[in-house]
Amino acid sequence: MLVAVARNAWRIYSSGCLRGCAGKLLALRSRSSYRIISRGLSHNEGHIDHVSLADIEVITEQKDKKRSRGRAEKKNEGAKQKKKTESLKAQTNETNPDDSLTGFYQDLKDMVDQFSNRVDGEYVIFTQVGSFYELYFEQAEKYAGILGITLTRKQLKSQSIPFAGFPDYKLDKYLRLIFSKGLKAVICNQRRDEFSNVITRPIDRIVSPGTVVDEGLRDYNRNNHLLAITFPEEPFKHSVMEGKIGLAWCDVSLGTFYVLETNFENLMAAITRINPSEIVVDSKFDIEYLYSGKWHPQFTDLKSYYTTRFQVPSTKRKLQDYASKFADNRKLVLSTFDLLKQKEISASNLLLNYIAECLPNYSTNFQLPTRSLPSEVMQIDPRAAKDLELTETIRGGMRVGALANIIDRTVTNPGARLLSSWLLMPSTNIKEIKQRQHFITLMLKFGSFTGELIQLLKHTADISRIVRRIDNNRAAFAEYLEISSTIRYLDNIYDLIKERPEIFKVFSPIFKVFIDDASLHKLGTHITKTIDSSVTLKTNDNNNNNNNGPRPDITIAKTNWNIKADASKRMHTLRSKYDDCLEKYNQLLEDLAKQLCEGETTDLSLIRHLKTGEFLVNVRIKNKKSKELIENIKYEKKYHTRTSVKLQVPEWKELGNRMVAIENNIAIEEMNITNELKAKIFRHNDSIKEMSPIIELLDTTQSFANMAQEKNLVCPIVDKTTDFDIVEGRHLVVEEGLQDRSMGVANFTSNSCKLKNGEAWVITGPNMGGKSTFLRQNALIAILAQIGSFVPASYARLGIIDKIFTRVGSSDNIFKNQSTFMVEMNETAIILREATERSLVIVDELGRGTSPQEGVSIAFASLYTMIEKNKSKVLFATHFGTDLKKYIDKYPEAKKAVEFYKTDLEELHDTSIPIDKRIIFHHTLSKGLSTHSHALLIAELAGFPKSALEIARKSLPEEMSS
Ligand SMILES: Nc1ncnc2c1ncn2[C@@H]1O[C@H](COP(=O)(O)OP(=O)(O)OP(=O)(O)O)[C@@H](O)[C@H]1O
Repeated sequence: MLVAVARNAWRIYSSGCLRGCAGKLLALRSRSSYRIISRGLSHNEGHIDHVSLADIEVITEQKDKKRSRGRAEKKNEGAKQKKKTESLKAQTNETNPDDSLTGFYQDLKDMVDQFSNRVDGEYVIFTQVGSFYELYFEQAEKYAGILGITLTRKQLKSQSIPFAGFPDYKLDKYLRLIFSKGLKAVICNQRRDEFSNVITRPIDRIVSPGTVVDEGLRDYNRNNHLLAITFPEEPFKHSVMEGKIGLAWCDVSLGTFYVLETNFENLMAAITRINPSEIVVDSKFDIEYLYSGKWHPQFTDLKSYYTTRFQVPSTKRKLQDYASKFADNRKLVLSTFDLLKQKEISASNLLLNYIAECLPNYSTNFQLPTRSLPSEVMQIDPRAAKDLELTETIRGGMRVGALANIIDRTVTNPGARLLSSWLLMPSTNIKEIKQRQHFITLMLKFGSFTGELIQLLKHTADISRIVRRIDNNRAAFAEYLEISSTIRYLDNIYDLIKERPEIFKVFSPIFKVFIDDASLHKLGTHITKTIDSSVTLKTNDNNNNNNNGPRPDITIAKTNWNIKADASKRMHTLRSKYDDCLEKYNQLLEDLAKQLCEGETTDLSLIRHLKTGEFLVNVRIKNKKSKELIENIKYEKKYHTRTSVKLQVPEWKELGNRMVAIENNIAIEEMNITNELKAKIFRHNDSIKEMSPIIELLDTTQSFANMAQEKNLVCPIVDKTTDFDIVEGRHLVVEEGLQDRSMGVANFTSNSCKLKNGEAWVITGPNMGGKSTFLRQNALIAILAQIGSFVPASYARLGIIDKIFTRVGSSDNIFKNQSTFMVEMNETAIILREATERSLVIVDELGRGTSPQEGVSIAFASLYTMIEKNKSKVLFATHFGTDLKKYIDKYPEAKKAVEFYKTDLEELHDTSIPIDKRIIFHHTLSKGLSTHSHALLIAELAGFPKSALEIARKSLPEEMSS
């Protein structure tokens, strides 16, 4: 019997609850004052899975050495005395630094020391002990507070050490916390060697946002790109940005792999497109200097990315050494490598070395490196992506409320991923855009087809993800079946498109490889013939390859198998034998039941005792009569518990042994068949991968079609001109927000915009008048048009835009070390340097951060340069319209190129009406210049104190107070 204190309650565990020997009981009992938590024996029958398992092991080791009872008792006496002294020591924290650690704790200490000396990041070591993850030594002291877990001390033989821990099922939660602080986690999972029974805790993986393989942390609706960047040697020597930069990025859970050689000018735009979760650079490169913005200010934006300064190991491998990660055909891989540019090779090498260090036990096979083409996409720098809230909101970084979220009607993970990556890289290829528009038009025309298509798409699986999971032995058997069902559903979709010639003509080319691939279809049939369709979705996740858990009870009379009986000859024979046994089993149960009058007097079951492995008949005693009836049965041994009797019956012993032997053989055969199936799947990897692009494209297109219908969008005309003509344009996100607020009554005011290159619209109007909304809506319409979507307007004709620039106040906060005005100037300088006649520039107030006169002159100079030198299309919102106009009027060429528009506000004169009803915003844009910002009214609306308002009113110049 074990007595332990669990929080404030006394709990009593019987020895049967524990997996081990008496030594463990002794250890726990001797620690009865220790806090011992059980997660409930009902869930975890068979063992106590608590932090104190480490203690148990220690004590068990000691126990093994000193087996004699007498000596153990003696030791206990001594230990009691020692413990007293040590607990005193621990209380006063007077640990002798010379106290040497042994075994488990010494290994832990070494690991903590090893990682605390690293310069490339901060590592938090999570060591799995039982079903807890624990932190020790200075790590526990440093991170317990950050993680919000209790810091305590563990009393060892010679000293007490700090430690903290949490249950392993909460790992995802703590990893998220770790990432949010810019830290990394080193996961050391415990492994028990099957033969020697020795437990070790090697590093299983080093987890950071880009190397996450934990399903719970992964959003499969988005790519999780890990990006390695290699820079030119000594780039900071000159002030000019020179030299080539290598980029290599991948998604470790999906096996995608891309490369690109670029330069400093295009680096930020490339990073926005890739949208990495983590950036890796060689620790030798001075990335801090680049981030500081001292060399060139635009790189300060990089600060917002999670960055790893990777200390490339001396054992660094060459790219060729990783060839097997890409395909079995080494020749093919090496010839692909030969096509890579020098910097692409170095970046790929850095990336693969980093992955090898972080995921030593994870099989990461990639598709052959693909180069993405920068000339074919619209450039959006990270700031513009943020300002326009493409994938997340400015405030809070939420996905809800961002454009990506509003337009997403996809029903599959691959579709959602494609949509969000398109959003960050709108195409500049007119042919490509028109083709996407054509797909949408067809889907809109054949609404019932689209409806059926959506239903079929919903049944398809995220194939790339499943293949990775199979590769890493994480997939459930049901996931194998998803491959074959996806093949079936794609066949159904193909049949569906065949029914309509117009659709067939357009969509059939994307099915070509899939339909012609007979071997892929054979594979699908083979999977269905192999895996039992009744398998559950139980996955191998979160066990972290841990084979230290309770050994599973041996199932008796098993009826559910993962592999079908006909999957192999041997399996067929084994299953027939097992079925015979099952028959005998049922017969035996029936005979015994007859003898015991089961039902009336007893409950009966055939079991295998978990601890001893004996085959027993378990008879639950209901009444006196059942006790008498038991004596009718011939048994070899009898065990009594309070409520039942367990009998060793020869027939059951023999049958049970036989059943277990067959079960074992079936398990081995299942494993062999599964391995063969895995090998077959990998042989067809290329064909399997062909399915994802079909799903992606169809799903993204149906999503666009759906949104076009729901939001009343039009197909924009996209051409080679530099025109920008939008009639009755809307801002989808603001519109949706207004609909939510007004319970379904849309009251967004649409506005038109017509610009050519070298022209600008200056927008003035009251605060809250809708200036920023108008500016952003036009940029968003351009982006939507170039990703191939329809747009929120009644008409749109757009010349292809190469770059979108934004200068909006809201991103000021990402620059930690620069003043507001410095930030404004940096951003404007980039625009003036890089904008072209195909660019769209959005400026929401410029020159506010300095004296009004100088501010306006800078605003004018910027605007003038943008239209006259850069020849871009400019939308410029300002509260200093009157002053700006004075400057513009001085320059005839500027006067010709700039139009003034305004929004308005009306104030009802009845002051008895509450302020929010008294102010009416007219968001319709009209030609002209607004001279009044109505700032005081807005302040009143915001709840400004009356007295302060009065002061403000009195201090206004006379001409403004009317
Ligand atoms: N076209 C519109 N139709 C309906 N409501 C609109 C429209 N434009 C803006 N709004 C509403 O007005 C709010 C304020 O708009 P916005 O931020 O664009 O104003 P602003 O003129 O830029 O203000 P400020 O000068 O204070 O920055 C929006 O959040 C939205 O609720």
